[in-house]
Amino acid sequence: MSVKQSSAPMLVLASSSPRRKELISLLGLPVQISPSHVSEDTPDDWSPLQIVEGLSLRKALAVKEELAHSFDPSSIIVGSDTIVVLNGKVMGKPRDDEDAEHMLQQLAGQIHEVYTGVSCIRISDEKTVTSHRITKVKMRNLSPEQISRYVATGEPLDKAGAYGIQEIGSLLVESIDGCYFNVVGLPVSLLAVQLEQFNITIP
Ligand SMILES: Cc1cn([C@H]2C[C@H](O)[C@@H](COP(=O)(O)OP(=O)(O)OP(=O)(O)O)O2)c(=O)[nH]c1=O
Repeated sequence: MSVKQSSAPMLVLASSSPRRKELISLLGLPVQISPSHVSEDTPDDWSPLQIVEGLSLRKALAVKEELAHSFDPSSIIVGSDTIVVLNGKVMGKPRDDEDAEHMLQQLAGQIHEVYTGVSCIRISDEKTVTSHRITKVKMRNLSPEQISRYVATGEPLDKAGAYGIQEIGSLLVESIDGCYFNVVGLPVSLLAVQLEQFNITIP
């Protein structure tokens, strides 16, 4: 893939998510991974939009503050955060299997929204761009036994809303309206639009 820049800047992905690592590679830019270790606690009165934008920024800022000196100043740090929202109720990653079952019982047969926030910070001048995307997901009706069997796969524990659309969780999803990659945790076309603000055009 060609990128309209003489030397492509490095992207620093502030994430421990293997899905985000795989998705960011689609941009064809050099990438380094540098997980952030921030609290994901947010004030009770934050909206879903404030949560995902605020946490994506918190993740990117934490890496900038800790490690900016280790990267070329032209590098851009990318942070991201994903939540599931059912009728205004926010679901992050489940605490344990019981919590996962509870989340899936609520989501089964319903339409929910997946919000992902993405923040980019350029190290040299701290130019920052933050935005988010929303995808609607309709989940199938599921029996308690189906939910228990899915939770027993271990797949839900590191995923918002206790399912992974890109894995066995694909079998739980009836339809989606919006960006698939947003559900998986990194809306790559939104990131490409954000990078245009740093004069990086892809493709
Ligand atoms: C709904 C859904 C979420 N997810 C994942 C995306 C995110 O990785 C995760 C939500 O947790 P996040 O806190 O957004 O991310 P993370 O803890 O995995 O990684 P990091 O903070 O280090 O970047 O849920 C899926 O993989 N598939 C899905 O279908």
